Amino acid sequence: MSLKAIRYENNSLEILDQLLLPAQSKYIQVKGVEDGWKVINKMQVRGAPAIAIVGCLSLAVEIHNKHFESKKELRQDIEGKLNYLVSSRPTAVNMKIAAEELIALVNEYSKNAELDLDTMKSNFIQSIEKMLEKDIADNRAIGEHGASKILLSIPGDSLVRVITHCNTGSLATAGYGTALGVIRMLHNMKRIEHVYCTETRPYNQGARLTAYELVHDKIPSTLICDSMVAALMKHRNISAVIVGADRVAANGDTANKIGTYQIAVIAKHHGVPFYVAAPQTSIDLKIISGDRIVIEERPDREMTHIGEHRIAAKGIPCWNPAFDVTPASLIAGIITEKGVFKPDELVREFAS
Ligand SMILES: CSC[C@@H](O)[C@@H](O)C(=O)COP(=O)(O)O
Repeated sequence: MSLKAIRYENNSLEILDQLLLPAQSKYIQVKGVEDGWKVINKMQVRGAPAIAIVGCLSLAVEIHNKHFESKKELRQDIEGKLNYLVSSRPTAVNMKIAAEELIALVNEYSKNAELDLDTMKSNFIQSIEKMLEKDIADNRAIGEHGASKILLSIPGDSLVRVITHCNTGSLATAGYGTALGVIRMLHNMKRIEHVYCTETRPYNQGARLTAYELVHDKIPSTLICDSMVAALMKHRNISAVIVGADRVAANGDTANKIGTYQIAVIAKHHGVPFYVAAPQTSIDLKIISGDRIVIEERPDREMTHIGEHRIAAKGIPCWNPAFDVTPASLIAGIITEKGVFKPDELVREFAS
């Protein structure tokens, strides 16, 4: 089974179909923006950083194979396609931030009289390709900062026990992972005693994907149901909770996988520090608080069925928000590639 969510080589893009994991490892070819939009919307690829990278690479593949008459036509095509990709899933901000940056870049290129059409196209494609390498480097930096921060509050060289939720690993990013990157780093430093990963209903990213990554890396770990977090914190001495983020508002309120908020409330009750690990590309300073974050609601079927098998009574209506917002007051620190910050330090640190 592969841990590589995104394969990109010679202008060809394939993604690992995460709907089939862990039973099957099957790659699907993404031939352009329409395919990119569909694989993101259907959650065949998921996780905020991976969504942005696959969306942008689907555009790179499409424009590589397409003929444009003028720089203006290329610029207009790119802008329209990027805006379309942003609509594929609303909560994670990474695709929106990438689209804004790339639109600014292509506007700059189109005004630059020294750049001809072909150079503009190849420079643009190269800037998308760099996202893959940058994401892995950022994740490693997140891992280092997060591990150091968590170890600061651990006496001597004792080991840590952490809880994580959803999947934030190699499958949700270009590689290594954010919250799971911190866990990987702690494991490399031989400082992990145990990781508890939640099942993450209704879509089971924890049971299917995080559990797979933990077993693959031989990290001592146990799967728990989402409803077991309070009991676990009462009975085991948990050192920290580490989760990822889909969007962090300017005040530090954080949207992440549904169930994150209740874990933060439980952590507060038990005095366990609750950390969010996220790259700068998940921080949305344009949104002042979490109340403004649009929460995606997904089809009832994700709750009523597992695969083809119905597990809920026929006829019962469902409410299926894919994310919730954890208030900044419950967050001990936001672990980024630039360091670990308190929620109220984000604007000072990241406003350009
Ligand atoms: C590094 S991934 C961070 C988040 O995107 C992750 O925690 C999460 O909530 C993923 O949700 P998903 O619905 O699977 O895309």
